[in-house]
Amino acid sequence: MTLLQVQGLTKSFGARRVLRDVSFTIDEGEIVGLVGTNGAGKSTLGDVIAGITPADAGSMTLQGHPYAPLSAFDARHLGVGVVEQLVHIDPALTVAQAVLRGTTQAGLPPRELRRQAQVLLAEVALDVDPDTPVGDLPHFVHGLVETARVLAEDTRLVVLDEVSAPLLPSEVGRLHAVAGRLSRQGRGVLYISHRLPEMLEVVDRVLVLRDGRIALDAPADRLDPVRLAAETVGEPVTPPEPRVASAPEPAAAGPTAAEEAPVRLSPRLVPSDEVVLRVRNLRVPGAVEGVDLLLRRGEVIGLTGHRSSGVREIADALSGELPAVTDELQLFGEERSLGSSADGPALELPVYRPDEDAYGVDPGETIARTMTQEAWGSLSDLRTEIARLRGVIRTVHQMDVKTLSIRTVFGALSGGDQHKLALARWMSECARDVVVLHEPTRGLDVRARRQVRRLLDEATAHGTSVVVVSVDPDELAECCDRVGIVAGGRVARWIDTGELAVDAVRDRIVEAATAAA
Ligand SMILES: Nc1ncnc2c1ncn2[C@@H]1O[C@H](COP(=O)(O)OP(=O)(O)OP(=O)(O)O)[C@@H](O)[C@H]1O
Repeated sequence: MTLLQVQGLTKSFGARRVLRDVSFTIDEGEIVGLVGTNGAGKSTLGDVIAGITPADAGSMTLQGHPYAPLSAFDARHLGVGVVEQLVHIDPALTVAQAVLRGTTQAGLPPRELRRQAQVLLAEVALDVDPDTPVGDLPHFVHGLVETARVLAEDTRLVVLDEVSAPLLPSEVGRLHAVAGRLSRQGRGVLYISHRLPEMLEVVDRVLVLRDGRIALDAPADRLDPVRLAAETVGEPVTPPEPRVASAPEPAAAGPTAAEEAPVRLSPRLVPSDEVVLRVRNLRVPGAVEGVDLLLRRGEVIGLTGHRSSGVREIADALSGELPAVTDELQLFGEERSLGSSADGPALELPVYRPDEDAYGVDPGETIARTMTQEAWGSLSDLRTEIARLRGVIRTVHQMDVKTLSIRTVFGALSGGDQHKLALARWMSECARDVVVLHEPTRGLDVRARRQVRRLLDEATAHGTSVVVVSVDPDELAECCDRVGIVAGGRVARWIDTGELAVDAVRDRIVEAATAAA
């Protein structure tokens, strides 16, 4: 039986037409995937269904009754809940208060509140103390707390907007178990994701949103990730090439990534032999028990592992955010310290995180200003300004950002488009030695992932060496030359991405990570 019927939805933001005559249905007990490029309008569609954004035209029914929510609160009351992509929960709330906020149970005595929250947290397989302040939780957990909150209400339809993006494969498996349970209870799920192989494992049907319209509405068992990626971008997609370890150019300094000419990558060049970072016996009390790392010039190494494996702590020690000790630490052959010893200047590698405080940019500032922020004060003549703005337009174009103008405010871009530009800006600004990137392709569509790969290939061709920390096996397989599987505070195994196809590397990573856990 039809749960939700959507008919002729249309939505524009100013001159930008985002949804054009969108129609589809979701049946009771059905899990429907929604995919599309960054900026295609997936969140906008989810927000219209969840009462957050009003449509310009069109209508909906829920269980056969007219459904026109006036607000998110109204939608929840009528049985539709959403876990938003960029969820923000008041950090001062406890987890129990966060899970039951806005529900009829919110006013329960603390002990009962805790008990009920615990049941819901168990449903989403989240093992946290309900008394923990939300501010103490890692960001990836917020989506699961929100999912537990949606379950607290008698929700008929749940919109999950990229909840899986920051999760490990095993955690995604648990999220899928929740979706399966909702389906067996006769509830509907609209599942938005860019992680196509995993999404196809759980959904019954897939909707592709392209150019504001439903371009495909097909059963999941008739699709595979490559075909679905092609449907998403509207053109054939070849599987990603294994990364070519391109020999870096001798000169370290170069123009900014946004301004330089494209780098032609020769096939399978030998990586540079020059070791830029040498770490021996890295220890972080209670987390890392002896890790050796060797990073060559122009090389990209990946690190992955379960939450308690020590992988985050390795990265945080390298960036100077966590106190740590080593037996040997050299950057370009010079002794460095990790802050607590006097063996040389601190290492403090620059680090990029996709979820960090809205990328440290003012969301009300224009794209042009955001991308040229550092240079703004130093502009001295019109010619320089023109060159800079051309650079911004080129980056926006190359990164396929969906906007009509570089005068659009940054905060009005889709989540993925904000991430792409923030990463491009960060890569062009930071020193070109050794950098740490957390999940550089999180929340990006297939084309944007290639663009980030190109950004990495360009940077490494100019001599940058990169440590990628990630939960996503596809991202590691696409971006890295070698991947370290971390378990029990050590690197249990290195996987060379070498001559293998990307999906074979992905399978190896998943297999090794599962075995090591
Ligand atoms: N409040 C707003 N004001 C102006 N434009 C907006 C607003 N919200 C969304 N948009 C625009 O609508 C378009 C669709 O955005 P939306 O967030 O729905 O995309 P998406 O498919 O969810 O993308 P992503 O995969 O990157 O999350 C984008 O071009 C975005 O810039």
